[in-house]
Amino acid sequence: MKTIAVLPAGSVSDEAAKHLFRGEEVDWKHHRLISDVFLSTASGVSDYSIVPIENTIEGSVSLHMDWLVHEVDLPIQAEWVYPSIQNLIGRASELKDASGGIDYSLITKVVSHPVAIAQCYQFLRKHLPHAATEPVSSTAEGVRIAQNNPGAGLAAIGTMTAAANAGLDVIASAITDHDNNYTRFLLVGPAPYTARQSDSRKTSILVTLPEDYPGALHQVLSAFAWRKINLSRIESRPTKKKLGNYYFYIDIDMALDTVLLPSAIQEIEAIGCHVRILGSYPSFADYKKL
Ligand SMILES: O=C(O)C(=O)C[C@]1(C(=O)O)C=C[C@@H](O)C=C1
Repeated sequence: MKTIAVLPAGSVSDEAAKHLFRGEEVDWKHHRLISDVFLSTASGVSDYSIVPIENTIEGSVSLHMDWLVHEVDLPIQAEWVYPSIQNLIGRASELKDASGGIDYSLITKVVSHPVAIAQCYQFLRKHLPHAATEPVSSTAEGVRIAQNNPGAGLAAIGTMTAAANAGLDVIASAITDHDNNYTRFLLVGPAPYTARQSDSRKTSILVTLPEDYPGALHQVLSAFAWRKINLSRIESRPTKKKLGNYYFYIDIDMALDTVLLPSAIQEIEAIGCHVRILGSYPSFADYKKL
């Protein structure tokens, strides 16, 4: 049986994790903080950690990318995409207006993960412009806080699962700014993931450019371009060592053992770039086919 670290029960991560591992017996280790999710596998307690890395509306989750790159050395073993459906959660009985509808003015604060708050910006602007927002470590944690503070004017943004677990009501459902709101999750850990197969494989690398080398990024990209290797994502993040120094996180639509890719990487190293392989893994773009 695999031991797997993930954010708390009822979080979007937890739903996504249970989808990838459905039908399998898993010893779930739920952690309040994403740092503890990473450290559980880094310290050998868990076999894998599950990490949300990118979202349709909010883009990259920088904190999680930085943990992956700077704080741990855990290879990526799979990626999959899962819908993030957010709901406004609270106690309907505390929020009734005279005609039995919801009186949003009675909600004084909305608690949730900052990424979930950002996904619901238009809804909050329209219905709750007066309410404060408080970022917490996961959507499930926000629901837990709302559950533990009756009568405090609190509402949370989170999943239907979290609302049901906490015995709270869904005040408004599917409140994200766009319907097609998906999150890309990574499975990280020492052992390859083999339970499900995908025709599509990706390789993720981190490229640090040599200093004072004009056109270095152009040369990096051309090593892929002339071999007709498709890149699905390129993102710069600070190295944290010196202001203005960046590394490039690149997702390549190809397995590392495909003939062309090692030679492209060699070419990039030959111009003085440092390349770190973050993983070569199956990719599941359609959760319904997973
Ligand atoms: O808080 C959660 O439910 C999480 O799983 C975390 C997280 C994220 O970090 O992006 C994952 C997906 C959601 O869209 C919002 C938050």
